[in-house]
Amino acid sequence: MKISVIGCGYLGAVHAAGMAELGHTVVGVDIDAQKIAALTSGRAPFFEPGVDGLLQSRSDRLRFTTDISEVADAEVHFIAVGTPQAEGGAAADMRFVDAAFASLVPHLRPGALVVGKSTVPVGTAAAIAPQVEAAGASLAWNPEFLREGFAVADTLTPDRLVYGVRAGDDASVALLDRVYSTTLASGTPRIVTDFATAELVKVSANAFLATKISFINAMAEIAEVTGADVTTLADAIGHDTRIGRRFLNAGVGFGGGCLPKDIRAFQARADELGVGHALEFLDHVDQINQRRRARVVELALAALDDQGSRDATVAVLGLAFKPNSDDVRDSPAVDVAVALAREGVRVVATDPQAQRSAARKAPAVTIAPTVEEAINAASVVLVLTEWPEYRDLDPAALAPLTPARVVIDGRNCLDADKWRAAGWTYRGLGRS
Ligand SMILES: NC(=O)C1=CN([C@@H]2O[C@H](COP(=O)(O)OP(=O)(O)OC[C@H]3O[C@@H](n4cnc5c(N)ncnc54)[C@H](O)[C@@H]3O)[C@@H](O)[C@H]2O)C=CC1
Ligand SMILES: O=C(O)[C@H]1O[C@H](OP(=O)(O)OP(=O)(O)OC[C@H]2O[C@@H](n3ccc(=O)[nH]c3=O)[C@H](O)[C@@H]2O)[C@H](O)[C@@H](O)[C@@H]1O
Repeated sequence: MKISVIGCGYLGAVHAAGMAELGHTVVGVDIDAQKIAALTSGRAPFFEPGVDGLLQSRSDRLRFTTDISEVADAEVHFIAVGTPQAEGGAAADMRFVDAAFASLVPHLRPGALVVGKSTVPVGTAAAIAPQVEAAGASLAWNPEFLREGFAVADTLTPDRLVYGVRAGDDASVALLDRVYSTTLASGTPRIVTDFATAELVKVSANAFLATKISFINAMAEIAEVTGADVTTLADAIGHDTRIGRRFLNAGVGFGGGCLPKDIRAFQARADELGVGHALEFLDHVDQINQRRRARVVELALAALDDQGSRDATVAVLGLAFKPNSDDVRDSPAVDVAVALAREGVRVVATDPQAQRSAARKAPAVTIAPTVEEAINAASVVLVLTEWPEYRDLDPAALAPLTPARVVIDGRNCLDADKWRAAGWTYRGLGRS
């Protein structure tokens, strides 16, 4: 099948490559000429394991362009443009979605299917459908659940597929089934529903995940004043299969281009719909999350005060919002580093992949190419992204680099006993 993907960022580029891997002929469109040039040369403009391999191995049926008219012969068009938090507000900024539809509609051929993938406020598809239908085409909403760092696997073998369509629009369902025939053949569950439910499935899934993380971080706050250990608590409650252990890792909290902005946009939309009270709890979820960042800053400053001076260096290991990504959008690590720099502390940070993106975002932070250079002579070491290489650090080998030997484990990812045995003062979050 001929497919187009409009918007080739973290989601769209992986989706385009994934669709080519599933056997389709794909054209990816973006307004950013630099991204298109990188993708055309077989390189994703961001770090995501496995994507470059797909871009290169499927180049025979995958191309990228800035010219929207090149999508005209596609049967199915995916919309994957950004829906960031609007500046100065909580709602989603829908300008990119509106512009993408406006540029696509004149090129639609009758019978084509436009499929929204972007995460949008409930009600968006119903509002947009008439302009698509006026061109003799149909609209479906097929939200995406991929995780950065696992984007390729999540695209090729998702946990589920959700199709939001007009009541009785069997033709669109059949087209989507053809798009995902390989995925469906491997037994992936598929839910066919209306536009509103499909849109809500996406934001409620992210709201649930954010709530789960903030729940355990709230327990961490309690653990901190009671001497309890939140990690043991998470293990213990996680054994209950109704609760589950996943997404119960307490630490500096959630960040990224999705969970934070999605819970805020969801609340803003509920307000518009006159049911803001239903999602008031998400405000607390957000506040708990923000408090964890402030807590790490507080712990770092307290550790400096213990050593008698704030005229010192803090080393930050990890800048990406999660491992296996170079994404620093709303990254807790970057936020903490910037907050410390604002307090007059010299912050030297490193990350295996996010050094460049973080340097652009946080010029007040000095970027070091290696862990050793970041830690050298630092009074406090913060671990803020649980990269495997940081989990596996040898505390004994690092100890001579820093006379103070204080480590604050913002992701509870280090082996506390091993660090203490090597002479470090270890401090986790929510751990005695
Ligand atoms: N990043 C992720 O892991 C996931 C993202 N999503 C959702 O997918 C959407 C996209 O997110 P990301 O890929 O992370 O954003 P992104 O910012 O990385 O990519 C968006 C892309 O759209 C392009 N664009 C903007 N206007 C355009 C237009 N009129 N025509 C063509 N291209 C245009 C931008 O240049 C950019 O490359 C958002 O709604 C997000 O919430 C959903 C699931 C996972
Ligand atoms: O809508 C989206 O864009 C995506 O948002 C999240 O995916 P992602 O942002 O890639 O990353 P997650 O693995 O969800 O992690 C989000 C944040 O929560 C943090 N986290 C995660 C798990 C945990 O136990 N504790 C915790 O603090 C991570 O460090 C990270 O900062 C969802 O997991 C995806 O299903 C969704 O498609």
